[in-house]
Amino acid sequence: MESLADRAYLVTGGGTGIGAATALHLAALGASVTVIGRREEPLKKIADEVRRQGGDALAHTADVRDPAAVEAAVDAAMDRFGRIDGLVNNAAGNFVTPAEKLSPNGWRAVVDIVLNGTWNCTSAVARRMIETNRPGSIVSVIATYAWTGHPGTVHSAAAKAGVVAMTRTLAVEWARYDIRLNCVAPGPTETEGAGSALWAEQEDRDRVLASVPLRRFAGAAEVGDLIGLLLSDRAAYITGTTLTADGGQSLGAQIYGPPLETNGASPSPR
Ligand SMILES: CCC/C=C/C(=O)SCCNC(=O)CCNC(=O)[C@H](O)C(C)(C)COP(=O)([O-])OP(=O)([O-])OC[C@H]1O[C@@H](n2cnc3c(N)ncnc32)[C@H](O)[C@@H]1OP(=O)([O-])[O-]
Ligand SMILES: NC(=O)C1=CN([C@@H]2O[C@H](COP(=O)(O)OP(=O)(O)OC[C@H]3O[C@@H](n4cnc5c(N)ncnc54)[C@H](OP(=O)(O)O)[C@@H]3O)[C@@H](O)[C@H]2O)C=CC1
Repeated sequence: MESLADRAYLVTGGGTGIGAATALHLAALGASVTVIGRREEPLKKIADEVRRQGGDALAHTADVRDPAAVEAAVDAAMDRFGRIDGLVNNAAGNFVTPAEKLSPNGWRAVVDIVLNGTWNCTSAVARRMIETNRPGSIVSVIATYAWTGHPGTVHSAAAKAGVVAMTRTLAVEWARYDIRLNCVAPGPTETEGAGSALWAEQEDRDRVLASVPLRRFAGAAEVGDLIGLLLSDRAAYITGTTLTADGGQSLGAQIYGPPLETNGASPSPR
């Protein structure tokens, strides 16, 4: 595992789920982290946990939809740590609804958080990297339905696809500044946010699990580990890509023939 000592990262939505696991992972590798979100309490909890483990963290409230609030958060991170080496665009909003019932405001809420929020944070952080003449790495968390689409989440799927296009565009445009941009596409990952938005009932969980060839949810920590890999110098030649970690879900389930026999192996939890 590569040390990230002396590095400083920002993680949006860093108070819960995948964002919190990522912040803790980066801190465990020696990095300083600024966690950003709307609610102060979960952010403080993660920052306190980082400090308890001997690291340094800043909790800063901001709604990623608000460019001025994002600027203030990035300034606070620069003031505190003197540098920014990377950003994790993890904040998201989601709910399942038939597209024909989605209100203009429901569409706007999700697209604003996922697409505009990612742009607000990406542009604010990249400008600091360019001004201070430092290389950087930006990782955005998307979902595989960015390319497959998914009924019931038209707002999120469209916004995540926009994030992929943004990532590919900027990977080429900002390569001259040595700023790398990549995406991670996790499959169903055990978090409170996704659990309540997408698989609240046992039958929903069962249906989700049946769609994953590896037959388990991802752990937030294993997704955080992959985000850490893309941020680190081990990925120094990787830019403009999406790393998919979905247990095979986006490849599709068996359709033809009777169900294949298993040998009774059960998934190992992460
Ligand atoms: C593989 C899976 C991939 C997983 C991906 C993930 O992202 S998991 C991560 C999951 N984590 C999270 O999602 C965590 C963060 N999530 C959130 O903050 C909220 O869920 C949010 C996205 C609605 C934004 O909140 P906000 O305070 O900015 O907005 P607000 O409350 O004011 O609502 C705005 C509009 O949306 C409407 N609306 C809302 N719900 C529903 C619904 N179920 N049905 C229909 N409509 C709904 C609401 O009625 C209103 O429209 P209206 O009535 O004015 O026309
Ligand atoms: N869990 C899963 O199965 C999958 C998740 N993903 C992606 O992973 C990422 C993390 O999801 P997950 O950890 O599951 O979900 P969570 O709901 O736990 O995380 C979402 C985080 O985003 C923050 N957030 C939401 N809206 C805003 C906003 N407007 N401004 C700032 N922060 C905001 C929330 O904090 P607060 O409410 O305090 O602002 C929360 O900490 C998301 O991008 C999601 O789309 C992708 C595929 C699968």
